[in-house]
Amino acid sequence: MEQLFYKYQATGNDFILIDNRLGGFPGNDSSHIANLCHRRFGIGADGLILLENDPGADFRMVYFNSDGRPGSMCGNGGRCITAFAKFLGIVGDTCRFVASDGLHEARISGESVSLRMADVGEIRHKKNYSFLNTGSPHHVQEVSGLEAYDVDREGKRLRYSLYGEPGSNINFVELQPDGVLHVRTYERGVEAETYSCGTGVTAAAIAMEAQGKHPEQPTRIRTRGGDLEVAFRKDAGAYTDIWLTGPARMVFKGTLS
Ligand SMILES: N[C@@H](CCC[C@H](N)C(=O)O)C(=O)O
Repeated sequence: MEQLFYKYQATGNDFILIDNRLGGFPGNDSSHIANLCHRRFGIGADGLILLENDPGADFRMVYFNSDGRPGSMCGNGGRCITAFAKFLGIVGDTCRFVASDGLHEARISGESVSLRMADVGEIRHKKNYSFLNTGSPHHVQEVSGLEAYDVDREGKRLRYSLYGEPGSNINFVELQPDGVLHVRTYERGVEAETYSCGTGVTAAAIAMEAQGKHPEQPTRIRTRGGDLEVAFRKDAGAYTDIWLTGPARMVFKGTLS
C-alpha cells in the first residue's frame, strides 16, 4: 500500500509528518527513518513525526530525530502536528495531544500555532550557562557576536564534553539592543545547528528570566528561520502556563516509494 507523507516547517525546523492512525509505519526501523530524513538520499528533514490515536486526547505525537532514533519533546514539531491534525480534519482550532513529556494543549490562528509546553521546575545555573528541561534537555549559554558564532563546532563540543552519550541540545543566546532574544541551537539527534528549536527557545527565554537578564514578557525570539514568542507565569520559582507561538505550515506532500 502506498504511504502518503507530508512535509511541514515551523521557523525552518522541518519535519516529515505521517498519519499513522491505522498503524503500519515501521517506527522501530531507525535506518529507514534516517534515510527518509536524509537531505541527499531522502525527503530531507530535521525529524519525522507520526500522528497516532490516543484514548485520552485528540491524538498522540511520536517524534524521531533525523538520526532515526526516538527523540524527546519537539516544540516546533508539536506546532506542526497541530496544523496537520487540523488539515486532516481531526481537530478544529484547538486541540489536546499526548507527546513524550505528557499532555499538551494547542491553539491555531491562521498560520500561527501556539503550543502549551510542560511546566519547568528545576534550573541548574553554572558559571557561564544554565541547564533545564522543557520537555527536552537544554543547555543555554550567552555569547557575544552570535551572528558569526561557530554553533556547529561549539555545540558539538559541549554536547559530548558536558553531557556524554545521553547528550543535550545546546543553545547560544544574545540579547539584542531592541529587546529581542537571538537564539541559535545545536540539536542533539540532528547533530548540527537547525534553523530553530521550539523547546530550545523556550529554555532560553526561561533561563534568561531566571537570571534577571530578560524579564520582558512575552519574550520575543529571533532564530535563523524566523520569529517566535514565549510567554509564561512564574509561581514560587516554578514556570507554568508556558506558551510557544509562531508560524507552522505545510510545504508539500508525496508518496513513499
Ligand atoms: N527541534 C525540536 C527539539 C527536538 C528534540 C531534540 N532534538 C532531542 O531529542 O533532544 C524542538 O523544536 O523542540
